[in-house]
Amino acid sequence: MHIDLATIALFGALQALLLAPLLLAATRAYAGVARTSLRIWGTVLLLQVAGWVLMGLRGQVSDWLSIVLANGVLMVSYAETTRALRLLLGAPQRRALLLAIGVAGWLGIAWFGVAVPDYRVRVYIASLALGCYLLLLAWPLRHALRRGGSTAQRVMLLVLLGALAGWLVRLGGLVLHPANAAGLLAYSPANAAQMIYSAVEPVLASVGFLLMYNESVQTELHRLARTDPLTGTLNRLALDEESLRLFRAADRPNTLAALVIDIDHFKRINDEFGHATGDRVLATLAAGIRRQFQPPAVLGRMGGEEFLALLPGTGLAEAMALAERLRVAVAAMPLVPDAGIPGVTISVGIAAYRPEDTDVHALVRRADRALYDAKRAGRDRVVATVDDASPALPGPAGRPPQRPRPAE
Ligand SMILES: Nc1nc2c(ncn2[C@@H]2O[C@H](COP(=O)(O)OP(=O)(O)OP(=O)(O)O)[C@@H](O)[C@H]2O)c(=O)[nH]1
Repeated sequence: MHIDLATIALFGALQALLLAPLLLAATRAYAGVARTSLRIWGTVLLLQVAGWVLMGLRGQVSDWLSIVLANGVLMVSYAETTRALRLLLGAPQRRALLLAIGVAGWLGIAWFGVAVPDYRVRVYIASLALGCYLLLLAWPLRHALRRGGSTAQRVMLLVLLGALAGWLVRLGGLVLHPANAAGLLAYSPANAAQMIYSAVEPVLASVGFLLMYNESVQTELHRLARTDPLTGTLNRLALDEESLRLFRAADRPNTLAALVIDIDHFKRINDEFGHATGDRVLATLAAGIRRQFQPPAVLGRMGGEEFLALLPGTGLAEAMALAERLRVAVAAMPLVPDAGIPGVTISVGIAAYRPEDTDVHALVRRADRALYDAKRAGRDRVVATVDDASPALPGPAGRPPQRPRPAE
């Protein structure tokens, strides 16, 4: 059977041409990183159409068009493919590096295309550039797969491995049979294998890409549905879910501590500086508090200017030390200097898990009562609900230590 490679190349180009407008039209639906990557992918398909058509016209148009321009366009498409996928994988884009690889590859191909024509060297240079792009994709993909990965990422990995195998076959064919170096469109089993894969690759890679794209949109929607937009902490819904999860895992003392954190006299800030400035103070403060609670700790907004932090694997003493550090850090935090905010303080109520706690609400209620005590005792302090046997709690500088509230 004789396979006409130029016809296959044009078939691949036609598929990409049909897919590109569909993907570009779909970019209107979403915002953010997913939209950017989808736009890049649609554009990449169009670039590949242009590149492959120009290559397919080899011998009918000048080498400047069918080699220099075609490879330039394809290099840009490979760099942009890498960028789009890195975006979806949450990796830095590395545009300068991607560009540098593309330019270096293209200059080499152009030189061995028109100045010192040598098809084999051109294939080696293109392979090197593609290898670099594949590495730049494999790296973040490997990280994602190590963290568990997803079906979409595995599909994309298979597509990339297919592309790599195609290139290796072609490269191997050239090394083993240098006499076949008559060009990509000249028939040889290796060229045919690579060309067939290249023709179906736009569809395969786009399916893989769309699966990853869909996953990234779902992840983003899930994140948004669980995040309080003003403070960036968990919202009430997510906080309830996480509290239940952590409470189920707590089975003995020192396995869970709850901190209810409340800004002191926040109403005054709103009254004096306006609600919008109050929002800025709340957001800045929340960012500072978030820094103190890294996973597996959980931080969420209970409502208004009140936050709940749950610390798994933490006992009362450790939780109090952490809360005290937080209190001191907040008091020293520059908030919204341009609005002349004098700085704020927080009060923190703490409770630690007890086996007799029937649910997480019992634990949080005790922390909330401790917060009430902290407010009554003058604010700007950390108070815990503990057994009478527990040590006295530290108070803020210049104030006497707080007596713990007895357990109910
Ligand atoms: N700017 C802003 N203010 C909020 C938000 N949510 C709640 N507040 C305000 O937070 C204030 C809470 O007031 P209070 O419950 O009296 O508490 P406080 O003034 O902080 O006093 P203490 O807690 O007793 O120290 C009210 O003025 C609410 O309007 C918000 O999202 N943005």
